[in-house]
This record gives sequence, C-alpha cells and structure tokens, in this order.
Amino acid sequence: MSSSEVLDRLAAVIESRKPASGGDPQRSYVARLLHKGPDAFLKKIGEEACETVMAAKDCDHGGDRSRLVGEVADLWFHSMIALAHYGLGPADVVAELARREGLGGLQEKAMRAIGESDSSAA
Ligand SMILES: N=c1c2ncn([C@@H]3O[C@H](COP(=O)(O)OP(=O)(O)OP(=O)(O)O)[C@@H](O)[C@H]3O)c2ncn1[C@@H]1O[C@H](COP(=O)(O)O)[C@@H](O)[C@H]1O
Repeated sequence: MSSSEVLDRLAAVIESRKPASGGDPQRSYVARLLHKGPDAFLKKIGEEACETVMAAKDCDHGGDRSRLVGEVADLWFHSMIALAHYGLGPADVVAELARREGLGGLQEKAMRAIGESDSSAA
C-alpha cells in the first residue's frame, strides 16, 4: 500500500461527497462539511493544526507519538477537503513538492529576497 494510493483513494471519496456528486450531508461527514462551506472546513483545519502542535509538544515530554500521527492525519484529511472544494487534490501538492525537490529552503528564501529587492527598485 503506497501512501499516494491511499491519498488518491481518499481524494476520490471526497470528490464523490461533493453536492454536485450527490453527497448526502445526513449520511456523510465530508458531505456535511462541503455542504456547510469553506468557513466550516477551514475552521477544522485551524483546530487540527493547533492540536498537531500540542501533540508534538507532548512528544517532547514523553507523550504518545501515535497521538501526533492521529492529529496530522486529521489535519491532512481536512486539508484534502479544502483542496477538493477549490478543485485541487493531493497530486497538486505532490507536484509542488516535486518541483521544490533539491531547492534548499535557505536558497529559495535568498532567491525570493533578490526578486523582492529587484521589484522594489523597478
Ligand atoms: N479520514 C477520515 C476522517 N478523519 C477524521 N474524520 C472525522 O472528522 C471528525 C472531526 O474530528 P474531531 O477529532 O475534530 O472530532 P469532533 O470533535 O467530534 O469534531 P466536530 O464535532 O468539530 O466535527 C470526526 O467525526 C472524525 O470521525 C474522518 N472522517 C472521514 N474520513 C475518511 O473519509 C471517508 C468518507 O467519510 P464520510 O464522508 O463521513 O462517509 C471515510 O471513509 C474515511 O476514509
């Protein structure tokens, strides 16, 4: 089982829960969030991000690392609902990570700073 297969299957299920695909808010959690709209699933992303931070901090103090895995799973899951709403999916995120492969964060930041100073000089 590859991680991208799992993400692709989940993306397909989320797609099938969209209102246009007949998703039923009475029977499906995903359909309910999509039906409520961006405020509902974006709020969940904020909550899950905070819970991820708290679970990670607990790991620093001997906490259960499986809790961190669970919180990141919640964060990814709710982020995937947002991606689907905006017509995107895990393949788009993977493509962006692939594009960044080999470009160090400090290098990218330095390139951005040069671009910003060029545009302010123009
Ligand atoms: N991966 C998940 C998944 N992860 C988390 N959740 C649900 O997300 C909800 C919110 O999680 P919380 O920990 O915040 O729980 P809570 O405090 O009860 O949340 P709220 O009351 O704030 O909604 C819970 O009800 C979880 O069960 C998920 N629900 C569904 N999936 C996947 O989505 C598929 C489709 O789900 P349905 O659309 O519900 O059929 C499922 O088959 C799964 O593969």
